[in-house]
Amino acid sequence: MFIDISNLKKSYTTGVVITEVLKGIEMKLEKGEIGVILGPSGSGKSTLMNILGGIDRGDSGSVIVDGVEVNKLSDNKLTDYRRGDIGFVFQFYNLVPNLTVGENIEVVLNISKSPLNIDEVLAAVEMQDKKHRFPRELSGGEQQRVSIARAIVKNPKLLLCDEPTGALDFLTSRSILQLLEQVNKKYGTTILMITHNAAISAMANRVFKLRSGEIVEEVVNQVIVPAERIEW
Ligand SMILES: Nc1ncnc2c1ncn2[C@@H]1O[C@H](COP(=O)(O)OP(=O)(O)OP(=O)(O)O)[C@@H](O)[C@H]1O
Repeated sequence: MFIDISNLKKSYTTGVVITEVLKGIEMKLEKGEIGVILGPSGSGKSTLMNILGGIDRGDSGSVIVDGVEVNKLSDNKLTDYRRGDIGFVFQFYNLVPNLTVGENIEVVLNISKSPLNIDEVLAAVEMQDKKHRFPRELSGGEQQRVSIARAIVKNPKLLLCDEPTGALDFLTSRSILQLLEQVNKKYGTTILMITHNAAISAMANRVFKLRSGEIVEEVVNQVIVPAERIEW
């Protein structure tokens, strides 16, 4: 099992108030699969993803990714894991404004274990003609393509996407979902995606429904709908 999370708990303490955000999460995903986490605002989706990506740590339980117990790594090893093994895509792209498309992708290469070729990745996201443009000269959908290129040039084991289409219109969203599907097929990258949009779950192998820090339902899709046929 590529991702194997067992009894993961996490609380935040603010002053004297303790909020239990994850209450014993169980989650499994095979290598090369697409997983979708669905859940209302505040249900713990980003917290779960941050722990999986090595941005945050769980309080107890185990988080195993590709045989590595992430929760038990030293700080240095956790940083290596986050930089080397994980690609992140966020709702608001997070590109560096004064770097070109090519440079935004290049900055990641130094910290990668086995990077892919920039031009190959730019072609994969259909942005090869815009390599010398700045982020402000691109549409939202194009900026998201660049942020996906930046995430995959690292050749990550796991691509974590937090509301990747949250800021985009329907058609642009669908083209971004198609791109994620192509990345999954072409590079065999395991993808875990957070969304509010239940329609997107049709393209996933497994869907995890999160409510108040618990997985209340897991659906294994027998039929996977290609992103180009998803509508909302
Ligand atoms: N650093 C923190 N300190 C204190 N509380 C936090 C912290 N991070 C998250 N929380 C709380 O944990 C809960 C879950 O937050 P989280 O961001 O994981 O939810 P989410 O499902 O991703 O929500 P959204 O869809 O709105 O992004 C929320 O109640 C939030 O206020």
